[in-house]
Amino acid sequence: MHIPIIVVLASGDNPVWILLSKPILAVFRFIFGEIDIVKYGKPGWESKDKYKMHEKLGDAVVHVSPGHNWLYICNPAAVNDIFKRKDDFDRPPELLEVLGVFGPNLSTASSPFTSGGTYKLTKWQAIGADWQRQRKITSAPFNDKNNSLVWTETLRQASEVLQFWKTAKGPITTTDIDTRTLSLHVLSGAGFGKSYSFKKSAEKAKEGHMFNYRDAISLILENCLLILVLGPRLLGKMAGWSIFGNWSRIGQATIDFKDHMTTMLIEEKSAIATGKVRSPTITNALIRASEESNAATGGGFKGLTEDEIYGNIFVYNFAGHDTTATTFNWALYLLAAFPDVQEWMAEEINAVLGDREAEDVDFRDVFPKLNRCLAVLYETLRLWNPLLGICKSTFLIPQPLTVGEKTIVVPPDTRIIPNSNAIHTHPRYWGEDSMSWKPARWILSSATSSPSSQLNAQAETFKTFPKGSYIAWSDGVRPCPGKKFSQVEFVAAMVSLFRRHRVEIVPNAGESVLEARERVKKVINDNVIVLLLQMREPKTVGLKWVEVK
Ligand code: HEM
Repeated sequence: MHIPIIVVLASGDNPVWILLSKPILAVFRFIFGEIDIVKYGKPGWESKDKYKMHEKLGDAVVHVSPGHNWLYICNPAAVNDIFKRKDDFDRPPELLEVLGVFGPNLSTASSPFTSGGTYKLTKWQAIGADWQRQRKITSAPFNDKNNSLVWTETLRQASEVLQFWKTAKGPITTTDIDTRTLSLHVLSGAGFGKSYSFKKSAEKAKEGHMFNYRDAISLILENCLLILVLGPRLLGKMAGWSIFGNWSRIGQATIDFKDHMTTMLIEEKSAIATGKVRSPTITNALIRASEESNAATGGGFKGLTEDEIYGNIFVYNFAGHDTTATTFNWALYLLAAFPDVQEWMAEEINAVLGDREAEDVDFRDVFPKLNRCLAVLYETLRLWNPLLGICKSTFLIPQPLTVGEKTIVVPPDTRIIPNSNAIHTHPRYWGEDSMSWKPARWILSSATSSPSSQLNAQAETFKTFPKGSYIAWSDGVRPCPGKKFSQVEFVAAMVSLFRRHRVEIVPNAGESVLEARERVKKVINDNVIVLLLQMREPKTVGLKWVEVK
């Protein structure tokens, strides 16, 4: 390829390496210091390194390992090209194959394994139709009807969380847990028609179940790694056997979750048969779209099988929960550390809502005007993205790729990483302050305002950057289907939380307010990979919510 090479000890997707890398790298570090093998071998190095590797070596750098070679790209035009050429570059199916635990789904759709072929022998392009069918049906639920539900459900949930925080005795150190509950409840309510109250954390399960829907999916998502490794079938067999301890509970959760999904399916099918219109949740719309596709084809199967419906319900929960929850967590800590940004955002919320309550407005009317709230989300994800990177592959065929002035030929079976951590922070695309968290960079204003004048939210628009330079939700042919869902959820939460309240850091004993802010910035920058990237020690920060008079 004639590009810079860095040699690493193992392929980043090797599970044995993921387990053993820490002690092995500690030995190498002890003997050789922070050499490349150590620096770039550590899982999650991308989030620390940001654009440094590319600044030193160029826009295309390859990590060579005894397993796969990983080609890192930090060039918007090249990244855009990769996203557009789905037939040439797509996600390696084996990477997310484990997500098929509850049934085939969008993320495993085009896997040659699931269609009975052998990856090495199968021509990739021939199998894309499976993904296209699932994408068409599973994206149907993501429309304004559902977004409206996301808006109202988030307002309700956020106001309950706020009430809980306001009445907390002492500093709040549970923001990470509470934002997880918030995100889970919005997903359960707007996504799957199961509405819960933040206040009443314990709600009984229906007869015959140990867990209600929320508690079952919550336990499953918390123990995802175990379920992905052992599979729900094996864990299900442990249910009811107390000798298996917590594994027995997790097994029961997988059984109950499947039961809840079956009930949803039966209820929606019966509603369709009797002509009833039900709430526009993801599940209902998914089942409807599937039934309609089948009916429309008059023979050829174009819908989803029952297993695919279960598989997709699981994968949408999996993909939509932690991503949003961890983003909320970073954003709230950042806002606490930057009170001026809270004021700036609240100014917009008040200007857009005026005398109206958020619950009384049509989300389609206000959401497009809440650019500053959206900017807080974009800017948070620019610097702290729960997903380390997006992985594509060339599969069997070498592919030409133009990176800057140069066209390289990427060999078969190469992992290709549009390096979001680097592209999102390179000063070439974001300016000299690229490493600073400044939501205002996303706003274009045509107003000639003076400090005393009222904010004219109409005069502000959302700035777009060149294609390929901002890829938090991926892009091109295979972007995140939950992009708008997460945006509406985030903006609604900001409206509910910051309309009349502000968040503050509770300083430690003897600490000044400014010192406390600096401490929190360090906590925000100290991250670790669990399932996704998240703060290592969020509980060391105490927050408090105060009403604005
Ligand atoms: C801040 C929130 C979110 C971020 C940053 C995010 C980001 C992403 C990214 C980067 C991908 C592409 C991954 C890849 O190609 O390897 C993706 C895929 C996906 N996302 Fe999201 N996402 C978010 C929220 C959501 C939500 C709320 C949902 C569902 C309600 C969702 C559902 C999905 C699904 C199903 C996929 C897989 C698509 C496929 O395989 O074709 N995401 N997301």
